[in-house]
Amino acid sequence: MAEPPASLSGQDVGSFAYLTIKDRIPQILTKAIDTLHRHKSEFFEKHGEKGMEAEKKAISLLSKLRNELQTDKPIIPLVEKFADTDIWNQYLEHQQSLVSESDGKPRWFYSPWLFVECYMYRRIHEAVIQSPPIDDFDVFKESKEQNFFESQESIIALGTHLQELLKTIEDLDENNLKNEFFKLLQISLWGNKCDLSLSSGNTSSQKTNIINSLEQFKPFILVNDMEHLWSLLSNRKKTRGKGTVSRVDIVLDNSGFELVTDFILADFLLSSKLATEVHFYGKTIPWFVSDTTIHDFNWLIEQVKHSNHKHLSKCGVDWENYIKMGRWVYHDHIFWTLPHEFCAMSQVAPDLYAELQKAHLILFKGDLNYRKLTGDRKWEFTIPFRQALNGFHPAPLCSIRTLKAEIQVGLQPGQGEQLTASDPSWLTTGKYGVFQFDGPL
Ligand SMILES: O=P(O)(O)OC[C@H]1O[C@](O)(CO)[C@@H](O)[C@@H]1O
Ligand SMILES: [Mn+2]
Repeated sequence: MAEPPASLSGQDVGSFAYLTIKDRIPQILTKAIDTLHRHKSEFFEKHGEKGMEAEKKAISLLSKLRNELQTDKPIIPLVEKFADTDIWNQYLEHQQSLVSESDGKPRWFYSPWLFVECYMYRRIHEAVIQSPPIDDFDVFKESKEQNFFESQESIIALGTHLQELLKTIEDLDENNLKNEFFKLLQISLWGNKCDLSLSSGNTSSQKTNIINSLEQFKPFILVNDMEHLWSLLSNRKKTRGKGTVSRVDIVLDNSGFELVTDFILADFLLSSKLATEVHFYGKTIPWFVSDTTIHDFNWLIEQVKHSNHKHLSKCGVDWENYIKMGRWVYHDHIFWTLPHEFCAMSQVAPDLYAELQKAHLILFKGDLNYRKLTGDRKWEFTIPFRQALNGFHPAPLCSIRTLKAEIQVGLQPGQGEQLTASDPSWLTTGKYGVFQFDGPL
């Protein structure tokens, strides 16, 4: 097979990758520094002088990182010993080996965008863990929580919709059930608009009732494989024997509003018996500002459970029960916060690959997962999704993603060119979305 194309990179002046490294990432670092500053008195109350010293140290490490980036310094190895440090440093050496002698070392604007962007978040984490006793501080926690609170109205509308639906779910005919499934899939798709990394950590919440807008948003779904998902799950429901498992895995993206939409979908999957188990995968460290950690996952369920709104609190009670009964399972793995493309997973994290192979369907939420599925490369728009996956097929899978990076595969001939002509920024604003499936039909 021909070599895959080159990686997206900040070398391409004016590209979205370039602008992200030049503008968006330094803004995110500045915000992280500001957040630490604002928590100074909290650190003092909790840890006394030691807390103040730690805050200073973390800030100076982050300022140094921002300077390295803005002056395009070489990318340096991680120093603090952590579960993934060796793998990261090996990957760095690998990147080093790809740079020819005359070009010197991997650098921010020169190396693959996926690598340097992941590295930046890993270095933020390093700055924090090098600063005990505040080494468990999540610099993005505040903005994730704010996103949840600012989306309250929309969240209540979703909780109410779900609870109303559950009342009659047993009586729905096939067609109605399918329609509801499609609605909740689209809600989960548009929920992905609300990440905080694209907006440089600024608020990006959902303020209107998304259910009423689904028809209006439909023309913006560029690849729509929802029918495949329905066939796969409904056929399995009809043919599976009593007591057999139907497992859907969701590789999560953002906390806050998007996570609520994923929970609503996951609840529907169980309640409709389209699945008997849902497994979730989150991040082990704070990542791309808004990504879900176990802390965010539990925090959100607690918040929903204690809501004053009766439909919403019922959702929270049910979700907690699913976890207790093992029908919802949360998994951690360091692979999700490594810089590797997913086609390397079977080599780098064979245990995770084996876990994913147990699923009957895997849903990959969000843009970063799409970049990792396709290797973040300069593919032509018409290249088949399967080819871009480059051998990554643990189980039937579907990317549910709004477009926030200059990469899209599997389009019809001329479709990409037409979009470029009518809406030049179509790849990066989150206005368009895909349900892109790979697997036997
Ligand atoms: O939360 P999502 O959908 O993965 O999006 C995060 C996105 O942030 C960006 O990195 C911008 O900084 C996107 O290009 C990236 O993929
Ligand atoms: Mn994200």
